[in-house]
Amino acid sequence: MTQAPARPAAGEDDVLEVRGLNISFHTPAGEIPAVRDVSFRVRRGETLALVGESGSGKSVTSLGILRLTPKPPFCSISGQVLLRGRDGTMRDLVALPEAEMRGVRGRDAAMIFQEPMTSLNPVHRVGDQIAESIRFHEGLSRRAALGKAADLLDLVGIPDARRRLGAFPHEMSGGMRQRVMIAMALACEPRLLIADEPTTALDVTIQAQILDLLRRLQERTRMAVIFITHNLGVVAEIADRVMVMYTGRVVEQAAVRPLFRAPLMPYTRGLLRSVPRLDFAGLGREKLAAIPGTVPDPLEPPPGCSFGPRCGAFLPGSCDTAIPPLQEALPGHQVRCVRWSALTGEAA
Ligand SMILES: Nc1ncnc2c1ncn2[C@@H]1O[C@H](COP(=O)(O)OP(=O)(O)OP(=O)(O)O)[C@@H](O)[C@H]1O
Repeated sequence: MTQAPARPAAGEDDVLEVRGLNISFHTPAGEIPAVRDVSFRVRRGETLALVGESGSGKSVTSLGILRLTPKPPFCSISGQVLLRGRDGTMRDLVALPEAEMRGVRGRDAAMIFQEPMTSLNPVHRVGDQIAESIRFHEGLSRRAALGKAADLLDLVGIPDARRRLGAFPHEMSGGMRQRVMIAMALACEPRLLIADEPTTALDVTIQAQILDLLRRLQERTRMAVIFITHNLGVVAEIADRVMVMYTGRVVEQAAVRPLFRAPLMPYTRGLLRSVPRLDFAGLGREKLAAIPGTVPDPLEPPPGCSFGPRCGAFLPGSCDTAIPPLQEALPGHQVRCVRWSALTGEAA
């Protein structure tokens, strides 16, 4: 067994490299370490899926990348978030002054959320909302920005785009609103798109259409995508690589095929078992719930492996002595489990 090797410097194709990211909330009850020593990279044109049960740190990781977590003293963030800028250099967003971050959000990296109604302003026409972002980042005239907004609505498959510029969000269906959000996110051609459960609130047919749209847009723009989802059916559809999180830590990371075919971490196996097989094809929407037990209280973590108390392969004296390191178990396949080789019959 080998420890994950020191990561080489970012390659030319890397759009994002996160190194040793830690994010903690400081609450009256104590410190909640929501993200712990998380490292990963996403390349141009690649989709990385973040999966894990509720509370595992997926959303906080993605909000932390764009520095959208609460400010100190309520929340602290450390580590490096290296994002490739327009000039091709990697900049550490953790160290960037807030004024410069405003120029990064929406231009170099954009985000879409589950419920577009919370991100769209209900009192402004959708055309103006898209145009505003374009004007802020690109300094175009209102007229030129509205023209570009219409092209974007057309690109995301909204019929009669020019007329729809004048619509208010409540005049559109959920699927159309999500298309507007995608248009807004793509307005400045970001290198990185973070999608946090973007299809969960939509019905199955619309989900499939939005996933298809994202895939086509990604092929065209070669943007890097981080896709957060509870739905492993969606992961199988769209991801190149998968990062599994539990209690704020990465517990397994691999290309999508090996992860689905031969998951090494008992937690990942539990997640995969909890999805009805039919769901893989049908892109069902239910949450992952079938692993027995509950996620531990972050203020009272168990000793050793945080999945230990729920793990069928738990071995006293092995699993409860120290937090297992993230190991490069197989080439490109990392796992945080001291028992992975015994469980799979692989030579360590
Ligand atoms: N504003 C906050 N204040 C305190 N704790 C927070 C805050 N936001 C998130 N947390 C905690 O951080 C941890 C990670 O939460 P996060 O929302 O990232 O999980 P998640 O994996 O995205 O879950 P879900 O799938 O339900 O969105 C959880 O323990 C959560 O309770």
